Amino acid sequence: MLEEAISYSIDVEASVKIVQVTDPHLFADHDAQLLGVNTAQSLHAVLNTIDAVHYPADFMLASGDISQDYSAASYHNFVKAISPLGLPCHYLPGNHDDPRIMRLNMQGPKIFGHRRILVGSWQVIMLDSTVRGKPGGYMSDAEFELIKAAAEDQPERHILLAMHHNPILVGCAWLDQHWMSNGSEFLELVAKIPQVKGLLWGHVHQQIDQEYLGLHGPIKLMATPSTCIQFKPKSSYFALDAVQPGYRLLELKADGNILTNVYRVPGELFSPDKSASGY
Ligand SMILES: Nc1ncnc2c1ncn2[C@@H]1O[C@@H]2COP(=O)(O)O[C@H]2[C@H]1O
Ligand SMILES: [Fe+2]
Repeated sequence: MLEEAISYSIDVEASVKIVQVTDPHLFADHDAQLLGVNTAQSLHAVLNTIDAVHYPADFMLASGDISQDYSAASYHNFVKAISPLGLPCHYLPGNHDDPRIMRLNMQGPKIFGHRRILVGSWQVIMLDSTVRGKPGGYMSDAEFELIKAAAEDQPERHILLAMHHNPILVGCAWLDQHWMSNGSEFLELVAKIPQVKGLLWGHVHQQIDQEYLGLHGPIKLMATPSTCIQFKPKSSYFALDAVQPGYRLLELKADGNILTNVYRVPGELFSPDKSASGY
């Protein structure tokens, strides 16, 4: 059965504007830190930066690891933190989220857990790449069936696939053991669906912008920095990066093109514990 979609009434000729935040790793306790970074404060700094640029976003995407402590209050803290932006927020689960606790507590008039978003000439599909109790991901057949059915249901719309885990290896050996373990097959399969124009994820706490040459043309592959700690790119062992927390803006054009950029909090306010060896 195809999941019910949420629809935005935006002209099909207009571009769709999205702000993505990911991996806030919030706690119930506002003073708690993850490896030397107060995650509530770093999320706040990211949201202030977003607010200051006045990007006319249609909605926000939150791509998982909202919580670090599985508490109901961590989700309430997220909902409260984003509410001043006034944007609808669509979320999906990461490996640090308990899907049930998340669903029960990500509540508010503008908070949505729909799997499909129909907007302009696009369809955004919110996927679940998590595996219960495991940091790594896997894309189940059911998720792939959802994509196929959604493409058949709305053949005229371009598709953006949003998920938590990375379907490609990023070159950090310690982190790549927790990738989407069937990522190569998944990418090959979705590349056969002509509507698919982009894949967007979190999890790797670093920026990636690449293209995959699918059967029907290039597909954008996008990973976005966390709103808290950053992992050092291309490091084989666990290492944090001193670059600041960030977010991504996307503009989905009516013709299927995607314009996008990653932005970071200005200054050097957040300095993680560089000697940390994991969490
Ligand atoms: N030193 C480490 N080696 C391997 N995995 C780790 C280490 N430290 C943390 N992790 C896990 O790797 C995950 C990668 O990003 P997450 O935010 O999902 O949360 C992290 C932890 O679950
Ligand atoms: Fe994370």
